[in-house]
Amino acid sequence: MNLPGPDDLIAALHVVSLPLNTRFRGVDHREVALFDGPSGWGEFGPFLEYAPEESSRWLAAAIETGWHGFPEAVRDSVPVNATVPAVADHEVEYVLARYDGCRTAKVKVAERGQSLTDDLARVAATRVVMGPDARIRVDANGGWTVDDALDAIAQLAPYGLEYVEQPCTRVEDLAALRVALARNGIDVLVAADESIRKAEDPFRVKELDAADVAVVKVAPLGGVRNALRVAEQIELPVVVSSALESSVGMSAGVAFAAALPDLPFACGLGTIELFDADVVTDSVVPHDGSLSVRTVTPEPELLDRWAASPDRIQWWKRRVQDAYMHLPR
Ligand SMILES: O=C(O)CCC(=O)C1=CC=C[C@@H](O)[C@@H]1C(=O)O
Ligand SMILES: [Mg+2]
Repeated sequence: MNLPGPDDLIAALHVVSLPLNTRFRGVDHREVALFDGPSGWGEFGPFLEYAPEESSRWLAAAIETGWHGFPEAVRDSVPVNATVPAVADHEVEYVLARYDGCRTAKVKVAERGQSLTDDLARVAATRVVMGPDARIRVDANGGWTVDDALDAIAQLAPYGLEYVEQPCTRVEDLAALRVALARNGIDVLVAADESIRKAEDPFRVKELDAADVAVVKVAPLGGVRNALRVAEQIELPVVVSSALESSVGMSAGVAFAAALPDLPFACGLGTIELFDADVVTDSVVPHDGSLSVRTVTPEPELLDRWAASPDRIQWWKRRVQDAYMHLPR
């Protein structure tokens, strides 16, 4: 790939701060940098606490879109799941109402400061709203010990779970949990997310037999082509998911899902529904449960309306330069 220099990136940079309608990952605004590259618009949006080395993979993904483009698609639309943040059970219906036609929901559980009772109520409400035929998956973001996870999954399983995502943080614990679930006759699949996207070696999950399903995200893995390589080599069924992008970054997730030979699960690419603003009017949001493959060009007036403050733009310019130093060459 022809790498742009850091000055090319800075010259092509626009930083936006997009308000969310529901708190997610502890934030109510999402700041991302967008690059207007020769092959299209790329998004660089590592979460604010990420250090330059980890951020460099997100930068590689943005450069791929802006300076190289996407690989060929094998389908022109992809099914999407609704995402239910750690809201109160009475808010679930309102959250789900945004997701047109989605028959799968992912529910956040094990939120810090909440209890298993909150999780059970949220999952129960999701089942009531979605009906008996819908698929429900939960995501604990590594919030449980093996014992907590075993207890929580035993109590959540009667609501019908497609899988439980990252129940524990360590890969070894995921492996131990799978053994414990089998011993206790609890037939729930385990999916790995952070153990893939934040790991030095994403393939340890496979080596330790620690998951049934691999969650694969484009930006943290350095772009669509790298994500395709991980998906191929990990030898597990793959779920494509977002990293809370604007419609620009979301189009890369859709391109990845569209290029995968097999797509057995709905994709976690519906998170623009958690935003109150975007950089295009025609956002990448599901219609009849699916997203269409497309390119996204931000509208200048929306880039202006949601532009970050001058000091935040400076901060992002420095961040781009710092991440650039760590790009794989
Ligand atoms: O998978 C989904 O339904 C939506 C994406 C999603 O849940 C996430 C996006 C970004 C950051 C993460 O905390 C979170 C996840 O853990 O999967
Ligand atoms: Mg997750």
